[in-house]
Amino acid sequence: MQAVLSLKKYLKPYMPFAIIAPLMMVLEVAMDLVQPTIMQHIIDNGIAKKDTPYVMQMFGLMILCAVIGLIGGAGCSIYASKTAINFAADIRQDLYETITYFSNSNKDHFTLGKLITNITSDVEMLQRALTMLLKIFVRGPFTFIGAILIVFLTARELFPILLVVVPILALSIIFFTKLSGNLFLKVQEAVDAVNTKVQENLAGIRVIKAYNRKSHQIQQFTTVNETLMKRNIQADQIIGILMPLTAFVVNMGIIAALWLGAIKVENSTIEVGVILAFINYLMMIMGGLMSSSAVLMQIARAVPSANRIAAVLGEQSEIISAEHPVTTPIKGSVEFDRVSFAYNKNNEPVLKNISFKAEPGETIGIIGMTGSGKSSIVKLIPRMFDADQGSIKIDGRPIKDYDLQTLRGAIGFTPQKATLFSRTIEENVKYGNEEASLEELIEALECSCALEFVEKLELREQYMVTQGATNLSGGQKQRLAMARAFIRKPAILILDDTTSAVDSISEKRIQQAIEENFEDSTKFIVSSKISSIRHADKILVLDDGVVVGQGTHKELLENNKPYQEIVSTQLVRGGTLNE
Ligand SMILES: Nc1ncnc2c1ncn2[C@@H]1O[C@H](COP(=O)(O)OP(=O)(O)OP(=O)(O)O)[C@@H](O)[C@H]1O
Repeated sequence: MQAVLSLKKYLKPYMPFAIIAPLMMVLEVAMDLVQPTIMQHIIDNGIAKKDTPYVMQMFGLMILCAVIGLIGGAGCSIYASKTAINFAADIRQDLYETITYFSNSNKDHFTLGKLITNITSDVEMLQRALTMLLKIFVRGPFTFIGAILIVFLTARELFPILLVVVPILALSIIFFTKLSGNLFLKVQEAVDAVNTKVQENLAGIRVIKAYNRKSHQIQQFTTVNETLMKRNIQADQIIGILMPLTAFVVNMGIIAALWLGAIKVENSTIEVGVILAFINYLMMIMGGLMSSSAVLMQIARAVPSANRIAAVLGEQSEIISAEHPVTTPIKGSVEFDRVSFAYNKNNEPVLKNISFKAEPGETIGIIGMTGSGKSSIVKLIPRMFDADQGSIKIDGRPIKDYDLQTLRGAIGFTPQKATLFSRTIEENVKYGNEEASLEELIEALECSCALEFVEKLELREQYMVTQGATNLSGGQKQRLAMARAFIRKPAILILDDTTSAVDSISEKRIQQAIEENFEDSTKFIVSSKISSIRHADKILVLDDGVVVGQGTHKELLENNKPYQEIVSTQLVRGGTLNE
């Protein structure tokens, strides 16, 4: 419940609408409630006494009430929708922004599928619940109480029937609402499972085809789909039983009213119009109870969604900017002093006691076996994660003294997996620097050896990259991702295994271009290939999160066993060491 309450701040700007909507609904319900009484008067005082002017007068009143009711109902719908749609849009926006500012460790707390469901169906669920709450929640209880009150005041002879019918109706509705609430929760979980499966299968469609696992995946999907179907049927059946059951109870009430009414009419203690009005009010009472239960059911379904939304919105970013940040521009010296880091604080650190220093303009090569911690080291520089122990300094100042935007603005980071957006090549590269000119764009493309293939495309820089960049090769993607970092002309350039899919001739040209164009930048080159880092001013050799060697290629070749081993395996494989 705490979670639901934490979302009420999103309702605040729309509070006037949220108040007007139920008020308009009160108007509609009030008009609905007077209709059977008017009808009763028409029958008993107009038709029975053949008083045509009175009947006409009452008809006029009925039409007036109907029009006022119509205005109330329409107004309620408009304001309720306005409130709920704006409320949902604000939450969606906030969720998106929160997720965008998530640190990597924040992201690790949620799966991608869950975050997408959060922004789409969870918000939709809240919107629907709020609309119903504003539209029907007032209607249900107000109709219910109003109708009982009117029967008590105007048809007391028939009131005992309500004393039997209403508790039976209320109890059966409460019972079924509770039951279906639990079932709908299970339906929601099954929908989540279907969504996750679809996402997983679509993302991995190529692997599925390559490994001929289509029937296996279809089988898995069938299982989750069948679970969803079964749960939906169960939930629907409950609703299906509730409807005829309540109708049966109401019908029994009507029969009782007619029977009791007939006796009373014979004794002249009641008039026919009163019986008809009573039947109408009985139907209203049933409608009021049913609509209240529908709202309660919708709210019960929206609570888990609200909890999930509140969990994402309440996720505290662990990586925040300094309150009084350093304002001097970053030159690029980077120093690690006994740095240790673990992704999961309960597990062993993936980086242990790392120390090194990089001066502005230097190139640092990082090499080691798969999983030795190479990427983890460079991820600490733009503060994608914060170190647990030790210190990282930039230009002699602790990294946490910088404003995050300043820090990251000074870094050109190309991650291991080249991520491109479904935009033009120009937009993708300029993502690194929106202010860059066309010359700078060409320069960056040339530097990453991307220009040679971009020039061959019909639309050149305006070529549209498809979703997931499926219309580009692995090497082309890596080149564009590097161009994005180059166009920044950053003080610190980080290339995390960015040439794994680039041919060796192009790689050499890229290395040369980096040396020429980024002379003053501090460069971090992560690779498992000796050829990519051998010219570095300093090479860090990593093994299981520990720096086991540090020096130039020549020095390490002379005195570092792990490095010698890497070199020898790559020589054996016919590597490109002796160019
Ligand atoms: N987001 C993460 N959450 C938990 N553990 C992680 C995460 N990223 C990496 N690791 C773990 O940290 C260790 C070091 O990973 P890292 O990516 O730094 O290695 P690497 O040397 O760059 O490997 P590779 O050459 O395969 O890219 C590995 O054991 C890996 O499983």
